[in-house]
Amino acid sequence: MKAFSAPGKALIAGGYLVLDKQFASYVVALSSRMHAVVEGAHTAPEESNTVITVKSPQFLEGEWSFVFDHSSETFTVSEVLGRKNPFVEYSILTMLKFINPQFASKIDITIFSDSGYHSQENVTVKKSQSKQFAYHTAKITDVPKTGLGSSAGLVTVLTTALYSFYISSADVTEKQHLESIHKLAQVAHCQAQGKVGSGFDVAAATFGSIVYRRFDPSLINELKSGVNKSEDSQQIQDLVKQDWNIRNDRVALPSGIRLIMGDVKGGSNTPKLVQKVLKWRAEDPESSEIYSDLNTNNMKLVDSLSEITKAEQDDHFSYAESLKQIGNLNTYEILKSTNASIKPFQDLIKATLEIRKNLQIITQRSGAEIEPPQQTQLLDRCNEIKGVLSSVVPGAGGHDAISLLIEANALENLVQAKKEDTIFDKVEWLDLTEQEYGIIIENVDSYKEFL
Ligand SMILES: Nc1ncnc2c1ncn2[C@@H]1O[C@H](COP(=O)(O)OP(=O)(O)OP(=O)(O)O)[C@@H](O)[C@H]1O
Ligand SMILES: C[C@@](O)(CCOP(=O)(O)O)CC(=O)O
Repeated sequence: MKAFSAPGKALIAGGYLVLDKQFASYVVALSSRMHAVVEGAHTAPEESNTVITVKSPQFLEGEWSFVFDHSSETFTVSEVLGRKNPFVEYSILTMLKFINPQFASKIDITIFSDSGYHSQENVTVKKSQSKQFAYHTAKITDVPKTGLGSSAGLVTVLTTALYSFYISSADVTEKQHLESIHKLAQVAHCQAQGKVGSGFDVAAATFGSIVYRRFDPSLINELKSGVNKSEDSQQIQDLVKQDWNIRNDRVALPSGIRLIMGDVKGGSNTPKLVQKVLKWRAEDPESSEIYSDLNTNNMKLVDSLSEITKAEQDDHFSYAESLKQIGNLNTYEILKSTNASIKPFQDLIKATLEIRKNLQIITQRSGAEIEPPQQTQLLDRCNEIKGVLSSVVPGAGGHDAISLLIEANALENLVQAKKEDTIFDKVEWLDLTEQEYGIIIENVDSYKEFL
């Protein structure tokens, strides 16, 4: 038995631009993780079916069982309980094609999902010493999502579990294996979704917090069903060997800086927002200039974070002093300061404000509510709180969530602000922190009470 987990994400810079492979984005992996516990064995030589059962016990009817008949001429699986879960199905199918197993196996995988992914109404929480999971009374398709990328987390961790079963000697946290798992999970996720997105969510689930630049969509779009199994398998193996030329530079927030997510209990339809933005992008002659300015400031934000990290490495003492100062000032006051040591923090703030200005322009021109006026008001108000460095609408924006970078001790100021100002009535500060790593190997024992 082995166990793994993969994190959720927030795209704090690069929404929409990340769809285009000339632009990079900044993705933070979050502490809400998807977990998989896997156990399996090869079955008797006369057995011709591989049976892979995936249980997700926190949800009603959360069990899917797929049978792969080795004697069949194509890679097809049938679900025997009469249920659908395309993300589970394509994770299995992609791995079967990649491995082209010659022996039948029985594999049992149990999925556990941390509470950040789903709305926590009507749940019963079960706890062990080191883990806790929320049990819902509805099916996975009926529980409202929060936007952390549950399907990407699921596909990534399921792919990892299957990969480690079939290639049992692999240390899945090694670069070469992580890269293979990433490609297999991207293929499965795109095929299950029926579209090739930017893939930043699968990349963060695999690699953790990164500066990400996407792969060429044609890599996945050009996959075709071959005439036989060996052709299908060869195609996936070749694809995994190929260099996808993505950017996945590992990043971590500077010490003393925390990411805070605020759920605004709204909800937005990402595909509709994307549709409106792409239409505007194609029609407005000034859209290239706006994208270019947005990109310049996204990269300034990335640079300012590295500058802040460097400042800490250069001189711990004066860094601690700068942190203390910014913890006592709000965004606007930090901008006014003449103290040279806080310049990288000022650069971060300036870049964020420019990013927001461009997102507001796109909102007005495209009609896609990326940073609608209610969110502008809320973000501006956040910037008045001491210790807040930047506040943005992450990802596709809209009415899903806000994300803030703050001086780590300023969380209490946010909690206090929520008590004092009704603008924060709809905001819930979430208990999430940044995660440096994507896929990690977990201790199996910590799940035993839940199995
Ligand atoms: N814990 C889980 N167990 C089983 N299947 C899951 C689980 N979490 C997610 N899924 C699968 O992923 C689907 C949700 O994926 P969908 O693409 O609709 O949302 P998403 O983009 O991942 O959402 P969000 O980014 O808002 O978290 C579910 O319907 C289910 O098929
Ligand atoms: C708009 C887009 O760039 C970001 C969507 O982010 P999210 O699903 O809102 O976290 C789309 C994408 O990259 O898939």
